Amino acid sequence: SGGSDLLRFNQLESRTKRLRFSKSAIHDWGLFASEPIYQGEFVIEYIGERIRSQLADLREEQYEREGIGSSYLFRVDDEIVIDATKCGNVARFVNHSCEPNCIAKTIVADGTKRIVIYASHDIQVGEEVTYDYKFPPEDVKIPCLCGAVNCRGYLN
Ligand SMILES: Nc1ncnc2c1ncn2[C@@H]1O[C@H](CN(CC[C@H](N)C(=O)O)CC2CN(CCC(c3ccccc3)c3ccccc3)C2)[C@@H](O)[C@H]1O
Repeated sequence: SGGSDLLRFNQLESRTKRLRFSKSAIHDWGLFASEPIYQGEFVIEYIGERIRSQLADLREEQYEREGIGSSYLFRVDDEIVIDATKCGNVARFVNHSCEPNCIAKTIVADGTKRIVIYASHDIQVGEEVTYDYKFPPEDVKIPCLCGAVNCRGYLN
């Protein structure tokens, strides 16, 4: 019903007000906590255009050609990919860490699979929100700049 959706949206809005994007020591832009976030709490949903896997592959090539480099594509499962390049929220700015303070989970809500980022540790004000991208290994390696003690060295 309208009422509960509005309440949910406001809760979501107030939650996202406790996040801000800023320059990151890891890479370019990152997402930071502007209020304390506690272990287990919902942080943000990865919002964007839901597209099929085949279309995502085409867009990936297009973004590569346009020099956009790694894109804001987040694979949900074999069929669905979320593309936050043209429309999305600040979740697109979350960087990878080998010692992250969040985890990205796939949940089903309103009959659709969604990517939700939860805090796996307490997060202090000013701390960068990160999760493990869990990229599959590839031949062309991307050096990881997370700076964690146990950094794996590469994103993929
Ligand atoms: N631990 C790490 N170690 C090393 N590298 C890391 C780590 N974590 C994340 N990264 C890097 O961040 C990527 C993930 N990224 C997370 C956020 C990112 N920090 C950012 O600042 O956007 C989202 C993608 C970055 N891309 C930017 C496109 C942007 C653009 C294109 C050209 C020039 C400037 C900017 C663009 C802008 C408008 C429209 C379309 C594209 C999307 C990874 O694929 C990796 O390259």
